[in-house]
Amino acid sequence: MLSAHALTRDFGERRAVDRVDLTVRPGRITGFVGANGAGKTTTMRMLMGVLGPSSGEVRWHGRPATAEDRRGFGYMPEERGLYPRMKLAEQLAFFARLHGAGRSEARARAGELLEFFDLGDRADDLLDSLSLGNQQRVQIAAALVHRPTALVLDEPFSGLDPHAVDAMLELLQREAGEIPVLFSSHQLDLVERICDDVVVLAGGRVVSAGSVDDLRSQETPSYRVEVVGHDAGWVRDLAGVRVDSIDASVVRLRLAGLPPAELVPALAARGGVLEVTRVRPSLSEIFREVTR
Ligand SMILES: Nc1ncnc2c1ncn2[C@@H]1O[C@H](COP(=O)(O)OP(=O)(O)OP(=O)(O)O)[C@@H](O)[C@H]1O
Repeated sequence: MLSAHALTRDFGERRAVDRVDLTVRPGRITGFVGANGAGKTTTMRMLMGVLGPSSGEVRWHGRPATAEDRRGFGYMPEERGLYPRMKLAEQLAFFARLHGAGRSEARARAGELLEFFDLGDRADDLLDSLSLGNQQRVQIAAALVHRPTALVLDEPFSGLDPHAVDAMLELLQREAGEIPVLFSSHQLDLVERICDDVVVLAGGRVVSAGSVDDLRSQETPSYRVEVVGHDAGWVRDLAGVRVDSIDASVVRLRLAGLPPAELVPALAARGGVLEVTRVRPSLSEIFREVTR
C-alpha cells in the first residue's frame, strides 16, 4: 500500500500541494484528477521521491518509503524521459538491466513488452521515429520493465488513440490485480470506466476521495424533467429545487430543500409533466460539483 500523509510542497511563496492524504491500495486502480495546476504532478513526483516534500510523508506499507522501496516502483513521468535516438528493444533492455536484470532476461522482457504493445516489429526502430501515441506505449513499457511493486503514471492516456487506450486499460487492470496503481488523467470518462477509487485535487488540496460509488452517493441527486410544451422555464419558479440547465422542454435539476417524494406533485401542480427521471451523476458532474 502506497500512501501520502499531510504531503505538502511549497515553491517559494506558493503552496502547490497542501497537506494531501491519499492511499493507493493493491488490487485497486486509483484515478487522480484535478484541473490544470491542481498539484497532481507535484504530488506524484513526491510519491516517487524525485521531489522532496516541504513537509509530510510518503509511506510504503505503512512505514516511511525509502529509496530502495521506490526503486521497485514503476513511474511514467510527465516529462516522459526515454532516449529519442535509441532503438526500442535496446532501450527497454537497458532499463531492465538498470534494475538488475541479466542480459538475456532483459532482452526477453523487452521483447515481451513490445509484443504486448503491438510494437514487436518495431523493435529495432529509434524511439523518435514512432508516432507520439506509440512513443507513449514505449513509455509505459519502460515503467513496467522491472515488474514494479507499484505504478505511478502521470497522464498515461494522453495522446492515445482508442485502440491504444483499450490496450492501456487492459494492462492497468492486469497490473492492478497485484499492485497499487495510481494514474492522473483529465479524461474523466476513462477514469470512471476503470477506477475503483478516485482522488480529486483542487488548489493543491484533496477535495474529494473514495470509491466512485461512494462519491456518487454523496452527490445531491439530480433529476431530468421533461415538460409539456417547448419552454420549461416555469420550473425555475418551483421552491426547493435548483435548476442546473434548461433545454427547451427538458430541465436538469437538483433538490435544494424539497423532499424527493414531493418533486412530482410540486411539478404537476404547476404545469404539464411528461417524465421525471432520477439521473446517476457522471464522474464529470461530480468533478464539476466538488471543484467549483
Ligand atoms: N518546479 C516548480 N517551480 C515552481 N512552481 C511549480 C513547479 N512545479 C509546479 N509548480 C506549480 O505548482 C502548481 C501545481 O502544478 P502541477 O504541475 O503539480 O499541477 P497538475 O495538477 O499536474 O497540472 P496539469 O494537469 O496541468 O499537469 C502549479 O501552480 C505550478 O505552476
